[in-house]
Amino acid sequence: MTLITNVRPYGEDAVDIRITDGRITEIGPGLAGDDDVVDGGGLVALPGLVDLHTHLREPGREDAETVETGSRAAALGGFTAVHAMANTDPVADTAGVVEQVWRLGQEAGLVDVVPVGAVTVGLRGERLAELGAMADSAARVRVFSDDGHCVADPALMRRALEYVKALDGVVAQHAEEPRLTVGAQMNEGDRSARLGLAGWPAAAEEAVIARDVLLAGHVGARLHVCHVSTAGSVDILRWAKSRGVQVTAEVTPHHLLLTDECAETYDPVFKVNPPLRSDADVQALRAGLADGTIDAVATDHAPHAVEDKESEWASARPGMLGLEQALSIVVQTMVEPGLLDWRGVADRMSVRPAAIGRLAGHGRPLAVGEPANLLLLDPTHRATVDPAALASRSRNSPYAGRELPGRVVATFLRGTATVLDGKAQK
Ligand SMILES: NC(=O)N[C@@H](CC(=O)O)C(=O)O
Repeated sequence: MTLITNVRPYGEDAVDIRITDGRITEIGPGLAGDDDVVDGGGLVALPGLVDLHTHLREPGREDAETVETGSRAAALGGFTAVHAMANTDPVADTAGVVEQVWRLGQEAGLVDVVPVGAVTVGLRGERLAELGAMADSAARVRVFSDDGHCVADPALMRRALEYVKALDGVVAQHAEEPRLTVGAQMNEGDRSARLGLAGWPAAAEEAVIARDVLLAGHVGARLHVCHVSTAGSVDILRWAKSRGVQVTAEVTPHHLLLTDECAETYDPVFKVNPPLRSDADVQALRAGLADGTIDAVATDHAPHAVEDKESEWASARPGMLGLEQALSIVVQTMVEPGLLDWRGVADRMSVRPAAIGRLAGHGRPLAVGEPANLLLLDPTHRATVDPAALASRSRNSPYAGRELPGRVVATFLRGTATVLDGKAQK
């Protein structure tokens, strides 16, 4: 048995939490007993975070990340479950590959690794992958995504929605009309013109979201929109939700904080898909997350090897690290300005992502009888991000040198500490 003393669930009154056999068995002030005691030191306790969008790169690019190193980064960020994106090599488009990723996650034992299955064979957007076989596999896939690529063909997207409906699954769409983003390098606007970098127009994202909410409404299936990045996308989602479409959406930490001004440096660490947008977009994304139009924060943690990232802007791969700083960014952009309270953070980073992924045992309240998946946060601690100190195998953090608030002091996965004193336990 473990006793965590003096913690503040959701930032509220201090209590002790007893954990027995992986579950919370008692919550209250002044608990006693001969348990292993963890001094909570008045920290904020939140349910373990759930990421809907993590690139773990295994199989295929173990030089950039592995299931184990990515799991460690996730645990240090306060996560107890992460969805592993399908754009690996080979692509996770069969029961065999998703079971391999799932098994590697179990072996690492730091977070629950939940594989995402590809929508189409090889992410090629031509024919549907074995969605049913992946759903029925040991990996129990419920989220299907060609992320990195858009399911651009509307007839294929419609069929994917019909299939996932029968599986109680969801299509997580990377909304990017490919004909509008050929060669695109950054947000399209005055700045891209001035910097001489080809533009990625907001309309390329918004057109696909508009199309897909109509398709999802027509089919009566669940649609999830990955990494929403524009104010117009938030408006379309708000309209679709008001009409009862079963659509959910995520925003990344980097789109909540950074703008396309970062491209002025020509430092490819700021190159990402979809691109960093304008300040007005950032404000609309924060407002959309605050009012629930955007359901979840998802990291889009995209580790890249040095040779893929440290080149001139146009030839660098898009993507940035996210797992280890996600909660800090949400503290800075949402909690400190008063846009979300701690229950709101738990909702957007744990409850709703778990519900979207149909994940049992995660996203549960901190309450007696629930699985002991939780994190302890020091919200006032401030530290400067040093990429060399990250657990990820890659170094492409856009937050390098930035001082950020919030330190994850401990993470517990079914009652076992995966992080203590800010250090991974394996
Ligand atoms: N989000 C990114 O910038 N990169 C993603 C894939 C992608 O969406 O291009 C990656 O896998 O690296």
